[in-house]
Amino acid sequence: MKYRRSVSLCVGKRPAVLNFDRFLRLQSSSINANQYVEFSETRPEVLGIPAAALPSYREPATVSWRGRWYTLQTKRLPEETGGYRVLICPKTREEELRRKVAIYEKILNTIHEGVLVTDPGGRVIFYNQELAVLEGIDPREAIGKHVTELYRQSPGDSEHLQVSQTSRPIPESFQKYFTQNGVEVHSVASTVPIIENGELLAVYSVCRETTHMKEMLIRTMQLQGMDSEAEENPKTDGRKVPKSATYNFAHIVGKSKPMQEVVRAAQRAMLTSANILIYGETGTGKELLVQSIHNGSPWRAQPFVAINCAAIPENLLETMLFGAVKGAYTGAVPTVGLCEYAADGTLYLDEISSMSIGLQAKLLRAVQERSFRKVGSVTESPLRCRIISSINVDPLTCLQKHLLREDLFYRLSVISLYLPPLRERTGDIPLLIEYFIKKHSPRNDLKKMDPDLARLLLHYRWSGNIRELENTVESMIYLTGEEKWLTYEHLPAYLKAQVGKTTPLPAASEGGSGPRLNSSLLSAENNIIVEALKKHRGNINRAAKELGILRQSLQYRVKKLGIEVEQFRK
Ligand SMILES: Nc1ncnc2c1ncn2[C@@H]1O[C@H](COP(=O)(O)OP(=O)(O)OP(=O)(O)O)[C@@H](O)[C@H]1O
Repeated sequence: MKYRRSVSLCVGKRPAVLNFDRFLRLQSSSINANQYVEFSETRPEVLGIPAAALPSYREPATVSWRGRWYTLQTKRLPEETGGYRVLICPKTREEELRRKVAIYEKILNTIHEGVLVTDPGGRVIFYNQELAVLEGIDPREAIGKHVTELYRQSPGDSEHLQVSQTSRPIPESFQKYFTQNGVEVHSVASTVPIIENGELLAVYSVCRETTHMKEMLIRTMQLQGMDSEAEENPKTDGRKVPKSATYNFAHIVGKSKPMQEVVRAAQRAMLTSANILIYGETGTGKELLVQSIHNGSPWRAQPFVAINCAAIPENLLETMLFGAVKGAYTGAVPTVGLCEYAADGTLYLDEISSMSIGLQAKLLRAVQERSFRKVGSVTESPLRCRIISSINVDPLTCLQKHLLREDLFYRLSVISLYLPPLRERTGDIPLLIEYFIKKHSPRNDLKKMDPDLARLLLHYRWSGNIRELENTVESMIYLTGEEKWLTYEHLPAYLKAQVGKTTPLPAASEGGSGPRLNSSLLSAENNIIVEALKKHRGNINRAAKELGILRQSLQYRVKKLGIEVEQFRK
């Protein structure tokens, strides 16, 4: 069939493609046989281009249209006829398939999952770049090999061969295996058959590497005082008892009413096996309380396992919590989860609201059913531990912002405890300071805190709560060196500014309510400092020198007494 019509060719970077595309859009269906379109050089107004430019488009071009590929070639017609002919040649099926395969291969080679395709007999027909990086094998070397040869495994261990035989997919299974080059690989893979008209064409698997996740898991568990692989750590009952809780109620300092109340409630809760939810801002002593509950409970000899849900990536957290079963590849090992380690003891889930909603659903199921499923397993394991969880965002906000599933919240908070922030129990601050000074002072050199400073610290808003207070005391002790007294000078720099800003100065705030000796001393101090400042016209350095104290110390006292230095500079 021959088309004789003028089509406009445009001069541009890809003229042939643009032209052909425009032409093809006029067609109602794909073009199945070679055909051509001619146009006349004598009608440049139709062409819309300088005809003299046309010969340069004789190079064949390949274009696609409606899922098919065509070659386009421009040919000059004899002089007397004038004009040009564009030949349109559909590519053969084979050529088309080759192109399609090249495209799919390109895509599969750029994704971040390893892809392996085998024929029904188990020979590798595709092996992508990601897998090559993961396993250290050149794809050219892998293609054509049998999976058992590639992975040094027996036929019974190969998921690809299993799927070939059963035609049933194996979803998400954990694997640890060795490549022919001896590279150890940990991954999660799904293996799927490709069936057309009842005939098995191929089997493919898509895998994600978990080697580093596995290392993290092992390291984290080692930090907890246990190893992740029961096989490698035989104990009579197949589980190693992890590091135990070290604190008990005797370690909790605090005589304030709210603190006494929470301790009393916790001591009642410790005798039950009910799940407990603790709410408290960061550093308020949640873990200390949880450990005390565990150590006071009838299950104190059993494991105590704690995990911070915010610190662990989601897919790793699931494995850490529930464990994983042996994969079907050679050498695959089971991973024991924290739920199993904590059996008969306490599992502490810190910052539970950071857990993904998906994983919360699995945890809810475990708590409700009192059983859980290891990753990749189809069987249930019993959940035999008490769960104590904590949040540092208030429960209402957690629920409103959907950080915590409501149904899980109710399951976990059979008993709920609230640890008030330090600003709501300032009465505990002097006790805590004393406690931390004792805890961190060098042996035979018990430090003391300047009472004025202690009073200033009472009014500071401790956003890091007790942890911040403890760190402050510890760092001050370090800075005192040989000195006995912890003073304003030893405060961390960020606190010096803050304490001055947020604290009502004792001289102003306490007025005459303090002991008389104290107020007389303050007024004497005030007079001496004012005199020195007057003499040196508000120059802090010189005044401090005259008084025989450090500049920072004078600044602190000036601030404490509310002295306006500027007035002396005029
Ligand atoms: N009442 C207390 N008496 C003595 N020390 C305390 C008290 N509360 C907390 N601490 C100490 O303060 C530090 C922080 O406590 P802890 O880790 O229990 O807080 P947390 O609320 O669990 O913190 P986070 O929210 O960051 O997990 C610890 O060193 C702990 O020993």
